[in-house]
Amino acid sequence: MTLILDGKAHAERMLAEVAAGVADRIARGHRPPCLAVVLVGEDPASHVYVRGKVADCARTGIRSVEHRLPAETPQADLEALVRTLNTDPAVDGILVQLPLPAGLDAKRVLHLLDPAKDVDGFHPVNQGLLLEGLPGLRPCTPSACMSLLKAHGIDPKGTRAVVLGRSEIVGKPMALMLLEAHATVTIAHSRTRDLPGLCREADILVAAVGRPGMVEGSWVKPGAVVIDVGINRVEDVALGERIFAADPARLATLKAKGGVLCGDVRYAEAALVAGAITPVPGGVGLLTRAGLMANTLQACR
Ligand SMILES: Nc1nc(=O)c2c([nH]1)NC[C@@H]1CN(c3ccc(C(=O)N[C@@H](CCC(=O)O)C(=O)O)cc3)C=[N+]21
Ligand SMILES: [Mg+2]
Repeated sequence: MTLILDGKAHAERMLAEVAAGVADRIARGHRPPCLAVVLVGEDPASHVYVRGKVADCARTGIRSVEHRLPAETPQADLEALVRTLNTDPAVDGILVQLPLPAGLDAKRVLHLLDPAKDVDGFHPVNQGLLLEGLPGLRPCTPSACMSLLKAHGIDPKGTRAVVLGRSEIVGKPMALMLLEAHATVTIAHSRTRDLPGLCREADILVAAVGRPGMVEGSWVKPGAVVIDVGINRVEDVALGERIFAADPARLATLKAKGGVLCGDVRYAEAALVAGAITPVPGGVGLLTRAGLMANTLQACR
């Protein structure tokens, strides 16, 4: 029996907790927390994600203010907006939606953020606090994954954990959090030799590479906990035929609709072997949004 780690259900619990925290502040005479969302350009996926985040704000009683800028916005203008938001006492959290359009330097923008308003947890000060094991604003996706494990009574202590992917946003902070929870952690990436063999040693396998269906069922150790952070839209039918061989429903959706979402893990294959697994959609993505709401409340406090 494979346990499905239901991201939607856990996100609902996290959002309810944030909503209670917000209501409590308001009852004590404070204003609601306020999240500023900066969205540059017309990337359709970014618009979908931002819409979701704004909806979560509304649900939890957090005020959201959207700042939409054209794709041709000069770096200096974007930086000026961030400086204004940094000093605006009505703004508690600032989220600059990534990726930024070509020509804009995301690192320079993120380094400019006031670390106390950096609800993504991407600023070097917050990354450094995490490295030292100190409290701070922590990246939403890995902290939500840790919260999901905890909610299901899965304790990383003493386990072998493998994190696939070494991004600043997911892979590296995820590895640090698992280490903090006393797992023995390996970070694997595109240059890792014998990736399947390494993954087969993992009691906890986190996939965060952004390559649809890369992790095959045969890479999963029987009984392992599989956390799939990837959200990929597959439109190529030839690719779909390969990675959805064990997932006829998803392949049918791809053919009928011209595209389908899937994670970095071949869910249908991996679910037969794993002890617990997160689905995509309905897994980590929703938790990331809930984590952002929790961070905004924390930044406000
Ligand atoms: N500054 C910044 N912070 C981010 O946290 C950030 C970002 N930039 N850029 C893009 C990625 C991606 N991301 C997701 C958020 C929600 C879902 C989500 O809600 N997924 C749902 C629905 C998926 C869908 O329908 O597209 C699900 O998995 O069930 C997915 C992905 C946040 N990101
Ligand atoms: Mg990588």
